[in-house]
Amino acid sequence: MTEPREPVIVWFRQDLRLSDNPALLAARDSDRPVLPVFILDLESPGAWAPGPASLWWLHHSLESLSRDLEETGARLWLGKGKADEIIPALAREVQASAVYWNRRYEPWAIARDSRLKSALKQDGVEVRSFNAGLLIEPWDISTNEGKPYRVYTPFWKSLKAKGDPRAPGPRVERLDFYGGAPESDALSDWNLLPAKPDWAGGLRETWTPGEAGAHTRLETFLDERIADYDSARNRPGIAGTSGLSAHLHHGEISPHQVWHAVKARAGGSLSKGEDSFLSEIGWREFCYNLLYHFPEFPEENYQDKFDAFPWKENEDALTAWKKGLTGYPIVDAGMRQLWETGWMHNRVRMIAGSFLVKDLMIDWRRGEDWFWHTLVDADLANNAAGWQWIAGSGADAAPFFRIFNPVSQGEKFDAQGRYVRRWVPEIAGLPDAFIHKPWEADRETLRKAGVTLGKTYPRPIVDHKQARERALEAWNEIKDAA
Ligand SMILES: Cc1cc2nc3c(=O)[nH]c(=O)nc-3n(C[C@H](O)[C@H](O)[C@H](O)COP(=O)(O)OP(=O)(O)OC[C@H]3O[C@@H](n4cnc5c(N)ncnc54)[C@H](O)[C@@H]3O)c2cc1C
Repeated sequence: MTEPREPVIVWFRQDLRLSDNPALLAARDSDRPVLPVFILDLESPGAWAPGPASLWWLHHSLESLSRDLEETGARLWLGKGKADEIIPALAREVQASAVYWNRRYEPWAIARDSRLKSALKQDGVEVRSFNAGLLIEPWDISTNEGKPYRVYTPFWKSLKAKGDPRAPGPRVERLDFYGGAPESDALSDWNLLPAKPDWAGGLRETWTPGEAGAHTRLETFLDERIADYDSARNRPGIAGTSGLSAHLHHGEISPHQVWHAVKARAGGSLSKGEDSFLSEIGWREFCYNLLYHFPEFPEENYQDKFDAFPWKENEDALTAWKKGLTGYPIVDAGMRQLWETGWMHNRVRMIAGSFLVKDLMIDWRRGEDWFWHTLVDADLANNAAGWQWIAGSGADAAPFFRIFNPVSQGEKFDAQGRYVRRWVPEIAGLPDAFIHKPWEADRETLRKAGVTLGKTYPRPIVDHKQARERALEAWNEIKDAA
């Protein structure tokens, strides 16, 4: 008679893939049966539980992961609730000898995982965690003084000086599946998809969540776009970027896979486009580095002097911003792209973010919150760093007094108005000269374009010049504080 073999639980989290998945590989190689598990834990993150757009993505990503696991001979076990309660209970029930997972870096996740680790160890269960999501662990990179980096350029130089990150691991093709787990939840019972109303049509049209979708995106980007990335990445009217952010966030592809795919195509030295693209992957690393070392970053100004900034409460203006009805076409286009597709071009995130924080003087955390709910790539590290960068309150942030002008930004980066016409169709008939400033068009031009300001499209909700002065006055009040 063969001995019953105690399984290894592989706890999937933000690593929803079968290739280059260190925890899964270690379990496969452990010579024990494997039980793959995902827990929908909406309690542990508190205010940072994933928003509706992220949950839409998660549903499809889990469907894809389940299908892929079935091809290896395994089934994904689903449970809902506090992971630090469910995992130990499950481990006891199946008499697991080990639980493996890949690390996360959000403060709430670190706290939960260390609680869980102690509980499992007390039960005599082996626990191993791995790095699957970052090129470098935040504790493995520091300045010459042994301090965390606060400025991107030296951080990136130092990361590159360490040489290529590890090569991606292979795809797991077969698993010795442990079939004795209690009944799993059904994914459909979690109701992660919107029903009434179903607002996800634009998301479905735009994205293919899952590991296969991630690799198709990367291949298409490398084949068609990376050569021009350095210049095209700032033009929202063309598909000039990779669109990989949500895939990276959910761990359907690893930065190691991206890095080595770029390097393999490049051969010897990197082109401008390749170099520039990898440096954006470097920004992602930098943001995680900040989040790890400054865990209050998503909620608190990194620079304390911003605590005294006189933010305005203005719900009407906030609503106009969210709905893409500010009267500034590039801002409105971005906010509508976000609502429709769950994604916004990086250049426009900066313009729309600046408009909220500086023109409307609304606290950056209100913008962070809206992005958190609406982005399919909503990511605690990148979102917080993006907003603090915009607000000027962050580490290595844009200085507050550099205030984006939404008209000249539009004219520079969307010169032919392609982006604005796509997302703000009610002004599409305006000539290029007015597409970023409809209020300057004469009556006849507006009439020909079918635009009635204040009716078919709003007048600007603030005058940028005055708003800029008001913001600078507020900045002058706090700028000399320690
Ligand atoms: C206010 C604001 C909020 C943001 N919120 C998020 C967020 O919640 N999640 C998120 O992934 N990114 C966020 N970003 C960063 C950036 O806008 C997106 O990563 C990028 O637009 C995603 O598109 P892409 O995959 O085509 O990027 P690409 O240009 O193809 O870049 C490749 C990858 O590099 C990383 N990256 C690129 N730019 C940045 C950046 N500035 N900071 C950190 N990582 C970067 C992303 O993982 C991205 O997928 C935010 C930026 C701003 C200004």
